[in-house]
Amino acid sequence: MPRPERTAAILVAAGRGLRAGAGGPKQYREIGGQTVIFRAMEAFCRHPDVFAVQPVVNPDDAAIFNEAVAGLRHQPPTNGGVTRQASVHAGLEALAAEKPDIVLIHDAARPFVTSAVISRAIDAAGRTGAAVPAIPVTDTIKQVGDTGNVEATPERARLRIAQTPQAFRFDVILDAHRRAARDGRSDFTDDAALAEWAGLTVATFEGDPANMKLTTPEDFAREEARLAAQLGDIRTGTGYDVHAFGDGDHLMLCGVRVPHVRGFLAHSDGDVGLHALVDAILGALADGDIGSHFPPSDPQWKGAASDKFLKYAVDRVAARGGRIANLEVTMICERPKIGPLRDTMRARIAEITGLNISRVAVKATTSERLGFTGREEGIAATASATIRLPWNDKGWGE
Ligand SMILES: Nc1ccn([C@@H]2O[C@H](COP(=O)(O)OP(=O)(O)OP(=O)(O)O)[C@@H](O)[C@H]2O)c(=O)n1
Ligand SMILES: C[C@](O)(CO)[C@H](O)COP(=O)(O)O
Repeated sequence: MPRPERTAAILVAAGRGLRAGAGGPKQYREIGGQTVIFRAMEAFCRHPDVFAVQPVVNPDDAAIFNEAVAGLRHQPPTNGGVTRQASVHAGLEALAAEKPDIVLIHDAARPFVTSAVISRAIDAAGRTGAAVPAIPVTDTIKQVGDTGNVEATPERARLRIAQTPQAFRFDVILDAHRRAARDGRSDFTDDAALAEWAGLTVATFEGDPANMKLTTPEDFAREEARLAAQLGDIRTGTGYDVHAFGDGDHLMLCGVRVPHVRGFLAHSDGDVGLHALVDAILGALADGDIGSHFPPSDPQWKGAASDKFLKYAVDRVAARGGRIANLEVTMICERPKIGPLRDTMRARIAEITGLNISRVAVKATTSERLGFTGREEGIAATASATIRLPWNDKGWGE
């Protein structure tokens, strides 16, 4: 049942990530093969009850922001300020014209937020007007003075760690932020503290220990290792394809149009390199082969561009919660010479699959003028793919 109230989300991403060390603003670094901000934003963009996602960015980051979140639907990014509080305020002002009832304010540096936490945030804001996700403290917390000596030991049972998304009625938190700015207050480390200052009662709801903020280099190292361990089931597949030459003036090879004295005889564009890669990926998934997914008897694949097939195979890996570790293809032909085209082909495969080019290899060999490739009657290609799947992968419900 859709919720009657309109919920928007603000993703604050204008920080510099100084505590995370060298390597640029932390929200644009990769964790588990995806940028931190993409992971954080995707959860809100895909949530059925969130109608608008408002990113807040540093003006210096416009280009890397667009690249990092390509494919996600969001409001035009607005510029942040020098503090997190100022950035949130900018996001609220940018959203005002959309008139949301509820707003969720989330750190782009918390990439592991789940749909369940977002749903709890929306429920809590609907019920209470102001609420934060909280998790219990497991260590004893000390309050210390300037000397480092303990001043007090707060009662642990009453302490909580506050996370984001923090959830509010939109007009109330916008008003509180405006008042804080007017009063020259810029030191609130979260929106709940600002709301408390403004006289609001802030409730808590169940947070999620996994929804941690990436702050230090150690956070990145630990979470990278955790994600890698989750994807520890490593599979390999191989593929092979052949196409004969026919009339024509070019070949499609590894997604690149290569001028040639012959063309391919094929139902699709005949791209043996991409076809071998598709079979290698499907093989690693134990998921049939290219012919079972794209039957040559089906007229819709006549003349089809083979990048579609490769993208499809990549999506099958993602749908199983997996990642491709590397792809390798070997072209077997006398001509055209592949060496000069190698890096263009690698770049094209990387573009189609979304992989870093360092994970894509293109090789070539002749068959010493032996056999059908040696007689230049056609081209063959072999490929291999290594993929990482979650340990609990069960195939397609097998
Ligand atoms: N002026 C600022 C400061 C912070 N943030 C955002 O607020 C979130 C939480 O802040 P924090 O973890 O402190 O990020 P940084 O300020 O980038 O980190 P650091 O303090 O280490 O520089 C991050 O998503 C960050 O991008 C922001 O939008 N604008
Ligand atoms: C908002 C926050 O993530 C809640 O825990 C936190 O206060 C942000 O603090 P930071 O110093 O800006 O990282």
